[in-house]
Amino acid sequence: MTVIEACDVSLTFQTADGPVHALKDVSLTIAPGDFVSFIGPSGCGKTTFLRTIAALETPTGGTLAVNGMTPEAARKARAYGYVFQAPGLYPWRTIAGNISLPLEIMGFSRSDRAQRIARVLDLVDLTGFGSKYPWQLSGGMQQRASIARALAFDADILLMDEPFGALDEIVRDRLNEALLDLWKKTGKTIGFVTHSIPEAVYLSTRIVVMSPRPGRITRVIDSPLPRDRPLEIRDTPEFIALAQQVREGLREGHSYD
Ligand SMILES: Nc1ncnc2c1ncn2[C@@H]1O[C@H](COP(=O)(O)OP(=O)(O)OP(=O)(O)O)[C@@H](O)[C@H]1O
Repeated sequence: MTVIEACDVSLTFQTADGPVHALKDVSLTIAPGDFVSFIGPSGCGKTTFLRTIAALETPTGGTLAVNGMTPEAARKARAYGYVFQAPGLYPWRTIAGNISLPLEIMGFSRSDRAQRIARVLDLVDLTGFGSKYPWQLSGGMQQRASIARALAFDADILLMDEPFGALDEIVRDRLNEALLDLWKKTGKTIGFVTHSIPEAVYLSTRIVVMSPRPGRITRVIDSPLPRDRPLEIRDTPEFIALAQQVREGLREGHSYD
């Protein structure tokens, strides 16, 4: 059983300066409950790949299935929630109002919305903050609210495009722990874009290393770490060895040369 199956996915953008090969022959299978991180330098196609899974871009070659459907059909079936780099909350709506908006658009009843909002606020530890406005919350809390919004449909898949990139390291640590906790509680399949080696190693069951020009996968590393991961696991030899493998993978692709 696979949740996401990419087979030789390519995407070439035609630009005024000529074609840009954002993805070239990307093949990957993601199983239910996997936490898969995509890591690589700017321009290696991480965001583009996540966007093709979410049917926000259309591949120019290869095949891609999400829950056994085309990405478009999966989007219509509300197969996933998507978290963007910036929280993107509407300042004139409360936190509960922001989470409610997509549910309102989809025609969920008022009582169903209220139940869902309470459940997802609890999942991201923001119970009691529903009536606040985004500007009344810290950056980390706003990003948690945007995760809550993505969870409101209760889709089995969560796609996250570098959600914690703009946050300081202490807040990021806390959100990493909170995300692992949420993942363990819900059993969701998570696709996560990051630039950070420790973040990728700490969170993932599989780490996909990508390289640019053309954007492609250079290594897929299966993590031997247990699913229960206190932050201190980052000081263990197993963690450090895994980080080293990722770094080598990045170097192989000449990524940071
Ligand atoms: N709509 C577009 N039109 C033209 N080129 C694009 C478009 N979207 C992305 N690209 C190009 O495709 C390549 C891959 O971009 P992408 O944003 O997926 O990389 P990334 O690995 O996510 O980078 P970053 O880490 O900076 O977010 C880049 O060269 C980018 O300039």
